[in-house]
Amino acid sequence: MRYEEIKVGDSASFSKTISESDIYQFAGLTGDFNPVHVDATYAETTMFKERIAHGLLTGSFVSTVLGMKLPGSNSVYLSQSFSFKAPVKIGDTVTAKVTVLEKKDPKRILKLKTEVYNQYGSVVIDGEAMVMKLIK
Ligand SMILES: C[C@@H](O)CC(=O)SCCNC(=O)CCNC(=O)[C@H](O)C(C)(C)COP(=O)(O)OP(=O)(O)OC[C@H]1O[C@@H](n2cnc3c(N)ncnc32)[C@H](O)[C@@H]1OP(=O)(O)O
Repeated sequence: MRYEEIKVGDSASFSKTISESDIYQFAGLTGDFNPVHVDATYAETTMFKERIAHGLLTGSFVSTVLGMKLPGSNSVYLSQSFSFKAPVKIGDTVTAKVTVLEKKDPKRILKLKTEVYNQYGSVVIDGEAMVMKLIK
């Protein structure tokens, strides 16, 4: 999508069902083996009662939308805020949604609302991103 074609209010999304394998692969990739993610016996003793996904695993689907859909290829992250509102558990289906809040010409910078919902429509992450489109 060309920068000029993008309008305030445009949105795009990406959905993914979180598997046990996704959580273990993310732990292996990042080295974050926090027991709340990978130790079912420990996780039962927490307020969540079962293992939960890493916050940044769930948040990574915002990057998927930004890089693949809106603003799409040739975009680079400038900043991202995340507020983790509710846990994501194995088998949950999350949807990352990105909405254009503001365009800052002429540097082709976009301010975007970034939210992730679960299958019940509850927000699990909210935040904002600033992204620059490298090519017109
Ligand atoms: C580092 C990694 O290995 C770990 C992870 O990735 S964990 C995965 C990502 N995180 C989560 O999945 C947690 C999601 N959030 C929740 O489940 C809930 O927010 C909560 C259970 C942690 C808290 O919910 P609740 O008990 O309802 O919270 P309260 O509204 O009563 O607030 C308690 C105090 O915490 C403050 N707070 C709550 N949420 C946030 C937030 N997102 N950011 C900043 N602060 C938050 C809240 O203000 C309360 O503080 P206060 O001083 O008592 O007012």
